[in-house]
Parts: sequence; structure tokens; C-alpha cells
Amino acid sequence: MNVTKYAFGQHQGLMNRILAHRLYEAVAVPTPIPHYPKSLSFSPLKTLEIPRIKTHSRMANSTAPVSARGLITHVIFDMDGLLLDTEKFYTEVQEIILARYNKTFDWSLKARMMGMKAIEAARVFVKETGISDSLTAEEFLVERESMLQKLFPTSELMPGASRLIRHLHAKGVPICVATGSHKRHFELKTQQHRELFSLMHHVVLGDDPEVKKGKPSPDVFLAAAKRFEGGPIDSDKIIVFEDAPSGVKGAKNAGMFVIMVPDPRLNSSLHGPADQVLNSLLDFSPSEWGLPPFDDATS
Ligand SMILES: O=P(O)(O)OC[C@H](O)CO
Ligand SMILES: [Mg+2]
Repeated sequence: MNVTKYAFGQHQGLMNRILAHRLYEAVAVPTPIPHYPKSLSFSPLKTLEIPRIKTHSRMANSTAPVSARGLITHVIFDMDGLLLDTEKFYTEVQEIILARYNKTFDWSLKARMMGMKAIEAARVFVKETGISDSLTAEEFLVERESMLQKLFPTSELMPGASRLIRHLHAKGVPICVATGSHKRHFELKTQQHRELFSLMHHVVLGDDPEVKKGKPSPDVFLAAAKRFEGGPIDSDKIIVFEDAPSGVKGAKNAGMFVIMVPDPRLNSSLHGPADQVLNSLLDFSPSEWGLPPFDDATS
């Protein structure tokens, strides 16, 4: 073991946790639901067909230094929209419900709801669409449930998810899931992917008692770091893969590195403080982060 690097990592880990805590106390607690300006309103979801953006990576507002990228030892995966192509189901049922009120569901609202716990997202939905006098958040959840229950068992993997999970597991890199999804939905969504998800060291769900607040709170990520063998693992040794603005913020609030794999329809101004933005999990280069390269890697 490189003693200098190890000592640096320990010290930096402590500093990051202090910084992350201060950042969260100062920024995330008073405004747990991010507000995006009305000017970021987009066209209705179904009408948008935007080609994939070019892969790029960048560093921005990271609480951990660029030089620490090579010290990554553990990986946390978001689930909906990142490993599983399930965000489209939420979109579909929300469009159906809003159509009754002659309203359309747009990407500015979608961006705010993604990654949140169900009840938190529901409150945003009925408030922002102006239907709260006709439909409460609780009624909205009941109404969409029957539709979601039929759709979730058909969930498919996102491109590159199986390859990356199997690679990291085979190389002995500890991996886990941190999702806003609750247990009942998790079971339905992963029904056809049990073997793949069994490769995770653990799964932290949105209804876990330790997850007091949903993303952008760091709760789910800190609980995930704690449950690895030898945990809690220092935040600056962890990469989080996320698709949602709230998830990226939550992981940064936990002091971790974040690789965002956003839906191409999400406005790039909402990529937030992600350390790297990729088009697809297929574009991830493990060696860039000090992780074992794919066996078929050319570089
Ligand atoms: O993206 P996840 O996995 O945190 O899931 C959150 C909700 O269930 C869907 O947005
Ligand atoms: Mg997600």
C-alpha cells in the first residue's frame, strides 16, 4: 500500500465529510427541492427526439480534488434511469393523468421529480401542475400505482449496465445500489434481473429507516457507504453513477465523486456539479478512476 496516498486519503476523507456536512447544512436542508427557473421549460416529452450528445467529461464544484480520482475503491449505482429504463414509465403515467386536466408534462418538471422518493415527487407534481385542489399527492400516488404495477415488471436494463456491473463484480470492486425507489417497486422493477442485482453487495432503498430525506439529501448515499464491508468508506473513495439532477446533488452533498449519465433530453444546465457526464454507461473508462480496465479495453 502506498502510505503517502493512504494518509492523504484518510485526511482528505475527513475533510470531505466536514465540507460535505457544512455544504449540506448550508444549502440542502433549507431548500431540499431544487427550483429551476421557468425559462427552462421544454417541449412536451413525447414530441422531443434529440440525438445523443457527444461524450464529455469535466470537473466542476467537486468537494474532492481531481488528483483523488485514482483512489476510487467503491462504486454506488442509482437505479431508475441509470441501470433500469424505468423513468419512461413514470413519464407515461404522469402524462396520462395530466391529460385529464388538459395539461402536458414537460422536462422542467420531469427534471425536478426524478430521483426523489415517491411522496416527495408527488407533492412537487400536484403543486407545480396546479392540480392540487383536484388531486392530492396521496391520491396521485394511488392513481398511478395500478398503471405502474403493470409496467414495472417489464423493466429493461440501460445500455452498458450489465457489462459494467459484471465487470466490477468480477474484479472484486465492491458495488451497491442507492435508490429513491421503495421496496415494493424495487421488487417489481428487478423481477427479471434478480441474478444481476444479486451481484450488489447491498441495496439501500428510499423507504429505508436511515434515509430520512430523499435525494438531494445525502442520506441514501451515506447509508450506502456505511454498509460496505469495512464501512463507512471514505466519501472520496466512492464514485456514484446517477441520471437525475437531485441524485447528482445528493451524492455531492455526501462528498462523493459523481458520474452523470443523463437522459439526452435533460437540459445540460441541469447537469449541476457532476464530475463527469457520459452519454451511456458504455462510455465509462474504469482506468480513468483507478479501477480495473475492461478485459476488452483497447487503451
Ligand atoms: O433514480 P432512483 O433509482 O433514485 O429512483 C427514484 C424514483 O423511484 C424514480 O425517479
Ligand atoms: Mg435515477
